[in-house]
Amino acid sequence: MKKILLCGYMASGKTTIARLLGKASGMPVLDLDEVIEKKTDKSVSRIFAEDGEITFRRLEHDNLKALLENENGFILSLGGGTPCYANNHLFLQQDDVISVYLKTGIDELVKRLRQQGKERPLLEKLPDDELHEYVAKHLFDRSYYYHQAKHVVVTDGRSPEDVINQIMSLF
Ligand SMILES: Nc1ncnc2c1ncn2[C@@H]1O[C@H](COP(=O)(O)OP(=O)(O)OP(=O)(O)O)[C@@H](O)[C@H]1O
Ligand SMILES: O=C(O)C1=C[C@@H](O)[C@@H](O)[C@H](O)C1
Ligand SMILES: [Mg+2]
Repeated sequence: MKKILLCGYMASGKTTIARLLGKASGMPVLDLDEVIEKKTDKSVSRIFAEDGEITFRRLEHDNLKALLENENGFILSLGGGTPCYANNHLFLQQDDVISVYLKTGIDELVKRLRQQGKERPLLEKLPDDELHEYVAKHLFDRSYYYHQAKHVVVTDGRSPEDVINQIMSLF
């Protein structure tokens, strides 16, 4: 059974697309941030604040590894940084994995991040006028890891339905 991993920057659409793919395919949907929150009974923001980012990155790696070893047939939205730490990008290349990078441009990401205003530990202390520059640099740093996914699907200027139809054609 397939293991579908969705990666991409914060607000690229991982959670939205995973849920829609789950509805369309009937496969179970998991979100790595939520898996970690349930396991630790803490929000991601609290883990960052109380235990530090390194503890979060270790939890991220261990939980992803365990899911890939023990579960079968799922759609998993990764955290925004997951492929960029602890050699997690190698999981994207595993034989039993269909990995997709939801590629979204800087302007569109900044627009969605401003609209959503969700709790995001990496962005919370950032003044709004520095957001564009931060995302541009961060995406540049992370791009290598996101591109280790087997498939790249652009989301800019497209509806979520359009994006899921393209992903469904991959499996
Ligand atoms: N083509 C598209 N594909 C996916 N999302 C889209 C698209 N167009 C617009 N959106 C919007 O972009 C937002 C993406 O947010 P979502 O929470 O799914 O991203 P995420 O990658 O899971 O971010 P996070 O870092 O918070 O986990 C949603 O509000 C969604 O409606
Ligand atoms: O981009 C990131 O590094 C993060 C994205 C979120 O999904 C969370 O995993 C956490 O806030 C870190
Ligand atoms: Mg998400």
